[in-house]
Formats: sequence, structure tokens, C-alpha cells
Amino acid sequence: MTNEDVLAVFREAGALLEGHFILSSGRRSPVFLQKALVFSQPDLSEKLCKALASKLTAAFGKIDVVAGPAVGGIIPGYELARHLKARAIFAERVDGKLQFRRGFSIAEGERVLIAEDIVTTGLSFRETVEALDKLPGEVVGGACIIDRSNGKADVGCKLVSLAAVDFPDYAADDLPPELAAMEAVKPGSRGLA
Ligand SMILES: O=P(O)(O)OC[C@H]1O[C@H](OP(=O)(O)OP(=O)(O)O)[C@H](O)[C@@H]1O
Ligand SMILES: O=C(O)c1cc(=O)[nH]c(=O)[nH]1
Ligand SMILES: [Mg+2]
Repeated sequence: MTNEDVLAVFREAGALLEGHFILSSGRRSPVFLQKALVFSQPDLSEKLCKALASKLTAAFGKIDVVAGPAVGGIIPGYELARHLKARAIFAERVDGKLQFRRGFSIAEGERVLIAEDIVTTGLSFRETVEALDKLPGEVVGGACIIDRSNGKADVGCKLVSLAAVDFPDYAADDLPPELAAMEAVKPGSRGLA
């Protein structure tokens, strides 16, 4: 799938939003990819993850475990695992820090792929790498549906994306006037109780 094909899926699902958004990192953007609207349609999730899974097999070979950070990484992690014939586990925030709970485990020697929905600064991805450092297994690489950093984010391992884009984002104290004039909304779950 091309970048345009992937963005067309987001458009079709009404998930390519314009406004003033507070991103997970605290940065601000006039564009937001509301992936939950895409993942609410199993056929669209399957289409995207099947295409990404074939790139992942070519890049990394056999994967045993796909690990994603909640909330956004859960559905693509599961759907990728289905196509890669791997297990899917997820990390969730406890007092703000990502942890693997719910009895999830990784055996010594297992090959682990980190799966994200969207990468912007790579912060959530690096936090997932840190959470996995406490468990056995080898992180062989990472995957995301859309890389908003267009390949520039440092995620701590090799990242394969289905699409890479260059949407603008700004520091909160350095907004262009058209963004400053709009009320900001924060769609993601970081920082929620
Ligand atoms: O590369 P980053 O700068 O970390 O941004 C990308 C992260 O932002 C979103 O998560 P968010 O924390 O908003 O919560 P969600 O997973 O519930 O959507 C998204 O799911 C990624 O995890
Ligand atoms: O950076 C983010 O938090 C982010 C950007 C985006 O477009 N979509 C999303 O779910 N999170
Ligand atoms: Mg997330």
C-alpha cells in the first residue's frame, strides 16, 4: 500500500481530523489521525495490518510475540500477531509508567516485535522498549501503521511503517496564530486517571 492508500483508509473512516490537537508528547498539531475510528472496522484493520505484516516478515523474519502499548497499540498489535502467527501482548500505564500485567510473559529466546498505531516523537515507543527491558526475549524491531515523523523519530530499534508522513507539530509555547486561535482538544489516553 502507498502512503496515499493508507491515508485514504483513514479518510474513508472519518479518521483524518483537522483542528487543534494536544498530542501524547504535549506537542500541538492541526492534524490528528483518530486511529480508533479505523480500528473500529475489522475489515479496515485487517487490510492495513495484513499489508504491514508482509513488510515485517521481509524485514525481521519469524516473530514470536507482538507487544504494543495501550491503548492505541492493542488492536494493531493483535491484528499483526494474527497475520504473523505470533502471540499478542500489551503494556498499560500504572501511575504513568508502562507495565506488562495480566499474566503476560515472554520466554527466553523469543523474538519480540513492538507494534504501535502511530509514531510521532517516538516517546511511547521508547517507553515500551524500556518496559520490555525487564522481561526475557529479544526485541528484533518495531512496526507502526503511520510514522508521523517520516522516519526521523529515534525509537531505539529498527522501525518499519506502513506509511510515513510529515504532518506539522509545534511546541505548546510556539503556536502559529491560526492554531492559537482554536481551542485545543486531547484525544489520547496519556495522563488520564
Ligand atoms: O510517538 P509519540 O510522541 O509517543 O506519539 C504517539 C503515541 O501517541 C498515541 O498514544 P496516546 O498516549 O495519545 O494514547 P492512546 O494510545 O490511548 O491513543 C499513539 O497511540 C502513540 O502511542
Ligand atoms: O502524537 C500523537 O499523540 C498522535 C497523533 C496522531 O495523529 N494520532 C494519534 O493517535 N496520536
Ligand atoms: Mg498510544
